[in-house]
Amino acid sequence: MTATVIDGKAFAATVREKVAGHVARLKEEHGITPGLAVVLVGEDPASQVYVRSKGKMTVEVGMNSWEHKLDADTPEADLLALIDRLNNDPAVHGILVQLPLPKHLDEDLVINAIAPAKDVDGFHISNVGLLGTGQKSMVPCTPLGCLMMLRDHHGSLSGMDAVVIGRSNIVGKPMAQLLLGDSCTVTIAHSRTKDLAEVVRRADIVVAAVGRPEMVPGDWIKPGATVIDVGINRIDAPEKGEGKSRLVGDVAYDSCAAVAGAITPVPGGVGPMTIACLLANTVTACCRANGLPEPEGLTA
Ligand SMILES: Nc1nc(=O)c2c([nH]1)NC[C@@H]1CN(c3ccc(C(=O)N[C@@H](CCC(=O)O)C(=O)O)cc3)C=[N+]21
Repeated sequence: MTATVIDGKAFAATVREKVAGHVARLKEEHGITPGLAVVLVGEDPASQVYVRSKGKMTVEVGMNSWEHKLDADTPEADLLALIDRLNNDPAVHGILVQLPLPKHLDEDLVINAIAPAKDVDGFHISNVGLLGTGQKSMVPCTPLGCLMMLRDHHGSLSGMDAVVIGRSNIVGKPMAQLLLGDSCTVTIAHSRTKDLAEVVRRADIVVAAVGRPEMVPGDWIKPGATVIDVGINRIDAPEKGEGKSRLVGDVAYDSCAAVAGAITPVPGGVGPMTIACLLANTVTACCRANGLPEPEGLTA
């Protein structure tokens, strides 16, 4: 069997089109322009690339975009003061503080200083608790993007066996909650899981989110299973020339694609959906802030 490739790049473009439609309607009918503020502390080159790309796409769908760039040695109090200002600015509907933060800053403290209703990453403890109890929340972008692709491919996920590899607060745990919400039987596997291969072999849905290049080989995959690869790992690619690198996922793509029913590529899979869902969450936050109905097709 050769897997269907789930084209996250194309799917993300359709999500952004939907977002742009909602933004246009908010402007025309209500005179409201959704706005996203992104805060970047320090000069991590990869983070700078993501932040630029987020800003560009935010503007493309017609929303307001603000980038706040702070020095790497910014005191915590200054960052908290900025967040407080953004929390109280009615033009700002979404706030994203780019992670990871420099070591001297307490990530939990900073994230929990964001007003939950503006927490478009869905990392605030209130949103985590709301998601875990099945209440309306802001849902983390990467798991939301994965869920959208899975629902699109399968229709209903009810009763499917799902294995999430990775237990991070950003991907693994919220992904498990969303799959449970869609009535999957969910296993969360991680570095201490005994006989990971056997656990993964039971799965109809495998979500790999560990950050280890190509760690899931094809012979772990049940024939016909759907494989969602969240990993984005840059590895050396001497075959492309000296000093060159390339992106690979957490699954060994070729061997997994040979047995899976469907698979997301890296790049062009989960990554673009993450940014599209950030824009979707910003529209959702804007609608909620204004007492307007939720945008259809953009929420969990
Ligand atoms: N508060 C916070 N929220 C985040 O959502 C967040 C963050 N911090 N810190 C960094 C990570 C990383 N991240 C990515 C988003 C899109 C791509 C993406 O679109 N990747 C392209 C390829 C990009 C390339 O070519 O380098 C793809 O997979 O096709 C990647 C990575 C969001 N993050």
